[in-house]
Amino acid sequence: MQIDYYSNTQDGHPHVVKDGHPHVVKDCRPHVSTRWPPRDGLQGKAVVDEQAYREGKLGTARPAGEGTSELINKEKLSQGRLFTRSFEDGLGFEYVMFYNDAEKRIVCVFQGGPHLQGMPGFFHGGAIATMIDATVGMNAIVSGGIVMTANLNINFKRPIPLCSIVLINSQLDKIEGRKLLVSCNVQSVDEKILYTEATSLFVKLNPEKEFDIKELVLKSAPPA
Ligand SMILES: CCCCCCCCCCCCCC(=O)SCCNC(=O)CCNC(=O)[C@H](O)C(C)(C)COP(=O)(O)OP(=O)(O)OC[C@H]1O[C@@H](n2cnc3c(N)ncnc32)[C@H](O)[C@@H]1OP(=O)(O)O
Repeated sequence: MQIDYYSNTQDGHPHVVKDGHPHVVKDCRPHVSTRWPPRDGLQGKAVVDEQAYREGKLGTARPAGEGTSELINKEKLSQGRLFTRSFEDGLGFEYVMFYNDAEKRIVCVFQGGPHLQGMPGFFHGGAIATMIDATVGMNAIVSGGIVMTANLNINFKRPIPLCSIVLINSQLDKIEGRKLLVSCNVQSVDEKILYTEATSLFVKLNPEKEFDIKELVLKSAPPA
């Protein structure tokens, strides 16, 4: 995709302009809200036990009612934010994604802010990995439903200058049962520089284990 230019609109989010028009295949950014989980849930499918989440029971090492951890966790969980949307405007992750349903691919236009610095003048590799995970993850979610990253392999080929705009081109390669294989590359806007390549495996959450996430959170919480 050839981008003419990129702009920040009044809502502070990036938009791509091509041929003088905002270029939108389908903006698949349902997570513009910084609240997590989103109020309306994930297209009607619950990822976590929302009631338990609201009651602050997720993340507690003990059943609610035992000790003070319940209150602390309630407060902390109410501050939950989507990582990539938790920076002040312009300082962290600024991006928009365009989803092509027929081709099962996503183009993400990403401009990281100065707070994503690693080596002076360049993006931190973890920030790049985060945006890659968010993009291939969204590709897997819109293609297959509720999934989690099982594996992510990244080849960092060139450092990415801080605050530059890059394209993340993601493609669903294969679905094998519950497994979705998604690959992507990160390129300069003129597509002349290949910065990064990645492959990933996403696994659809087993419907028989619908509270897997809750169990995982409970197990991984530090002792109260
Ligand atoms: C719409 C609003 C959206 C808002 C949200 C926006 C978010 C933006 C997007 C952000 C996105 C961010 C997303 C994030 O950051 S997600 C956060 C990072 N990921 C995790 O924390 C996941 C932790 N892992 C797990 O929970 C489990 O292991 C999962 C759920 C992944 C699988 O456990 P489960 O018990 O369900 O499955 P299974 O063990 O029966 O395995 C099933 C099959 O998979 C194969 N397998 C499994 N693991 C691996 C592996 N590592 N390499 C190769 N293969 C692997 C396995 O061999 C088997 O294959 P087969 O024998 O059937 O052939």
